Amino acid sequence: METERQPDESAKATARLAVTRLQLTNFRSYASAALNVSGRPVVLAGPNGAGKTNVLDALSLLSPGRGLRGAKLSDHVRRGPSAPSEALWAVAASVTRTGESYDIGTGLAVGPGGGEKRIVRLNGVTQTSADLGDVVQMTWLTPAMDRLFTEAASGRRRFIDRLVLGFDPAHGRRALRYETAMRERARLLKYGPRDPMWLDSLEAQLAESGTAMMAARAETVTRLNRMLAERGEKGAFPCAELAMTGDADTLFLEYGAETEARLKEAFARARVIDAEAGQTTFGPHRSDLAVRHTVKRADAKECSTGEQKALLVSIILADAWELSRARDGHAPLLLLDEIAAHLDERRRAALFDEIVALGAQAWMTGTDLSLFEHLIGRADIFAVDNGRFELRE
Ligand SMILES: Nc1ncnc2c1ncn2[C@@H]1O[C@H](COP(=O)(O)OP(=O)(O)OP(=O)(O)O)[C@@H](O)[C@H]1O
Repeated sequence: METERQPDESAKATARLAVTRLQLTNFRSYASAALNVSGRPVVLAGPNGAGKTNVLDALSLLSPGRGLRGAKLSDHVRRGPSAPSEALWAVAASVTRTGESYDIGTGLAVGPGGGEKRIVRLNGVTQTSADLGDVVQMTWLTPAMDRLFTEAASGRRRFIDRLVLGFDPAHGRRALRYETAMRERARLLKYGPRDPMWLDSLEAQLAESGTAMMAARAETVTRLNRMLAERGEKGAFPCAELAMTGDADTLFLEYGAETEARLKEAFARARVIDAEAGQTTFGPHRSDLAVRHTVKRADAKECSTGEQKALLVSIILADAWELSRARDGHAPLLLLDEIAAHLDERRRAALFDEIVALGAQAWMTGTDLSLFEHLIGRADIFAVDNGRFELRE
């Protein structure tokens, strides 16, 4: 199934960073589908189960990481009675960045040993998923994130790390190095040999990448706080203040450039405790993101559901403005699943106006077309049903 959309005549309405074509093969509910869009914001409206979130999920795989559902690679394979025998899926996209075109392809492949792995091709050349961060910056809001402020810190870390990636694509590679060293150290502490030199070298790697991770997070938090303060309470969305918290972050605040050496000492001191606990008890993998509603002087977790959603939108918009400023007017792609839920009409209109003003290609989903009336003439609006896209505007 294919839906055509001619490129928009007005360069102004087209985002500087945009997906113009998306093709799904054997991906979740889609056997095969293609969607061509103009580069303006995109609305996908349709009933529950129509396949809207699956499209956003596919788009999210055009950036580093496991996508907006955080799913395993094999979860994306289309299941059901007519599913093909080979358990593979593919997502292909054409992306434009200020007139330059990129072809991105990603999918699940079976390696020579039978193991599954994600393959990524950028303009036909095999790359790692971390490399995608150099081309496509994106952030997302999903209904699952409505509980971001009340649930475990891991969700908030993933959230801030995605924002960091926009400014600093190397953040993903650093986090991977950190996790690899952490796993290896935990294995040594559990099964041995507890070779001090081997542990020393792993802890040096942990301290180096861990310090760089904290520095990158701190830098992003500073940028976001500056932009949030600049935006103030002018718009329909509240001002927020962000801070990284945790033992390692306290060390970073106190010691700045000397953090790496301190962190290395802390890891060495924690060997016995970590061996007993069966986990690394100290480090930036345990940091948390604290968010305050500035005017209410309340922690985000004490705010109402609607206020929490509005705080998240504030942060996402501040991030998009700051990123656009830092990257020569390239606002990130915004994947906004069920965005209309919890936002009243005034806030919905304000959000849509701001997306258009940003020149961001936001992909928005909702169950009802009428929620997006304010975007008529300014977005590609599709009705989605049973995996079919029908262009309405
Ligand atoms: N791996 C898969 N194989 C086949 N179908 C899948 C797979 N994963 C999800 N689905 C199905 O895809 C359908 C569409 O899901 P999706 O989350 O995209 O719906 P949606 O349009 O966003 O709905 P809602 O408005 O309820 O959020 C669902 O019926 C879901 O069960």
